[in-house]
Amino acid sequence: MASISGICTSSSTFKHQKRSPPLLPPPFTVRSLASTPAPCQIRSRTLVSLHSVARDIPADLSRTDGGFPNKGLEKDWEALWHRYVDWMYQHKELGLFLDVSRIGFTGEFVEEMEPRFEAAFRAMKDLEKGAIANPDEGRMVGHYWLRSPALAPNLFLRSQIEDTLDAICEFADDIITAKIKPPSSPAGRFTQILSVGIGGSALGPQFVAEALAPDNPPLKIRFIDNTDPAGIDHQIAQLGQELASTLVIVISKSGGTPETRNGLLEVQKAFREAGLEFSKQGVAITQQNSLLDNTARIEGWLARFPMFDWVGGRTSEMSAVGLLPAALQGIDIREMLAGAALMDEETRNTTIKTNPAALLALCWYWATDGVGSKDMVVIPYKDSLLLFSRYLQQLVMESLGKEFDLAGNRVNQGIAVYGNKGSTDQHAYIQQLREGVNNFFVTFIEVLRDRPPGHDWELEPGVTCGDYLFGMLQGTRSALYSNDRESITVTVQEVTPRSVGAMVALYERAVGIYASLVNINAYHQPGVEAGKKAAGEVLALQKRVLAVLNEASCKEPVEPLTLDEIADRCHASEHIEMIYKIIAHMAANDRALIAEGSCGSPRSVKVFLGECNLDDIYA
Ligand SMILES: O=P(O)(O)OC[C@H]1O[C@](O)(CO)[C@@H](O)[C@@H]1O
Repeated sequence: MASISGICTSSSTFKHQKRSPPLLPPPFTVRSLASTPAPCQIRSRTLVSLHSVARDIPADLSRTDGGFPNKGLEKDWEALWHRYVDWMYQHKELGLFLDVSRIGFTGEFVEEMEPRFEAAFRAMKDLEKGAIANPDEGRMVGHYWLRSPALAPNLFLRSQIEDTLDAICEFADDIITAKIKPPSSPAGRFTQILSVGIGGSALGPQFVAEALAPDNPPLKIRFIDNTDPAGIDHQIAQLGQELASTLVIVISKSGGTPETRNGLLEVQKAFREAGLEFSKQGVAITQQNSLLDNTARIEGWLARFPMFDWVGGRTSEMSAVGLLPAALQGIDIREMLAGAALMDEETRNTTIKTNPAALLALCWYWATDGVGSKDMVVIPYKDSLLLFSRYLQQLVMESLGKEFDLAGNRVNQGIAVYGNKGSTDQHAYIQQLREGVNNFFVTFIEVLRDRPPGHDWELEPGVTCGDYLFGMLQGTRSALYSNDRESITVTVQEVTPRSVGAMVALYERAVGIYASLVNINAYHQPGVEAGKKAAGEVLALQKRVLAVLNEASCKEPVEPLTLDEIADRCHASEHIEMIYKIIAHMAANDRALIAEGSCGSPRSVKVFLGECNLDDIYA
């Protein structure tokens, strides 16, 4: 078999060599690590030396009819089989497997990464002991304590966690058994949940609802996770008369996120219009003494649950944020916690090969050169796991997407995440993955159990519907590999509260470890503030525009203003484009604003208000 070897002196040469279509099933490559993550590493490419392991190769793997193994090259498929067996990770109790054989890291690479992993394991240990792992915000990072309260650094925190869990279970039971009822529901019990929250205050609950809610849950859940008025109206309209039996859970760690506040105000208006008392149906999950907490307390809402300072939004699925909605849908939250705790236990281990989170971090580092040079495409082959990729998108990208490292160097780190589900995506973008730009690695999520026992049937001799799904996954994995596209496969027996809890914990830890490998703070999100601040400035400018227009419109006769005049009177000439957009948006929404001229030629536009308010001028 031919081997390709040689030293590349620049990353571009390397990329060219590495990504050109191989004549053979692609050999694994050796990379030399620079001391810091850098795109211009010097790397050599040689065949990996594989450990010799089991010899009993199943008959089906020795076939040469397409996919991998292929091209009749026994040595390659044999080597790959050894690699598969050698690197396979299995958690027996959780029924979870991790296959990293289709990521091409080498023994040498793993060895070179060892010191970084040692540092990462130390950092994780310190974090779990209560170190200030989020230095910018001076916060502890304690989501691991949520499923193992005994590990919390003090008794106060431990009892906070345990008491909250008990309170969640008790409240959920009381709601489900109608011990707590809505005041004026014909059903005599709560039947619906309307969850209002965004980002980490929505994505976990959405993922878990889709993954685990039974077909007929005690309460059905829907979400308002945006400040889109039409989206909000749609959710409320869908509830219709059932608004009277809807439990509204408002979730916001900070208690001041504008989208969530708007959602709350919109829902409260719908309650008023329906003659319903919101406070009897409202629940808040937020930090103590936040704006939301104070509102809920003063207005006497039905219940309040704490969100802890030391739990970040994107790692809050095992806090009240995720647990309360899950429990209300009849999902066994203690099982979710047990799954996460088992995974935590396993991922505390400091041997890369037997620590699945470390293995993931290793693969991410290899695949992305430790600088995010490739995207992570997450494809669960199971409809109920559809939202896993969306959930991971925030967990990974908000955690790893950072401008500076912990030493203050500009690094612009991150790994882009996207994906929906298989085999659906095969009929969408997998064409590009197989043959187009090689700028990604795939994570397949495989679920062994197709459907509950006793329901399966063969839709053609010897083949079930689930066999097709299995075949599609395996086929895509092979087809990608044979064209030099790397992939990881995470396999679980079934989608259960336990396996979902374990997967959440697995990725939380992998993100934490990877962040240490590349030396960034995974637990803050300073970049989000820029967009929030800019949005606030747009709304402030809108108020100034309205004040200027009001003044001109109160004149006799009314004085229509050009955009230049408005910008000038707002002392915001540099924001004239934004002023134009503000006016176009208000005009499209019947806001008592009259714009003459054509919106297509902004210079011709003259604007005044249909009504003027003298009080505003003299206020
Ligand atoms: O729970 P909160 O405070 O409303 O925040 C919602 C989301 O907004 C962010 O802070 C980003 O703006 C996320 O980190 C968080 O999950």
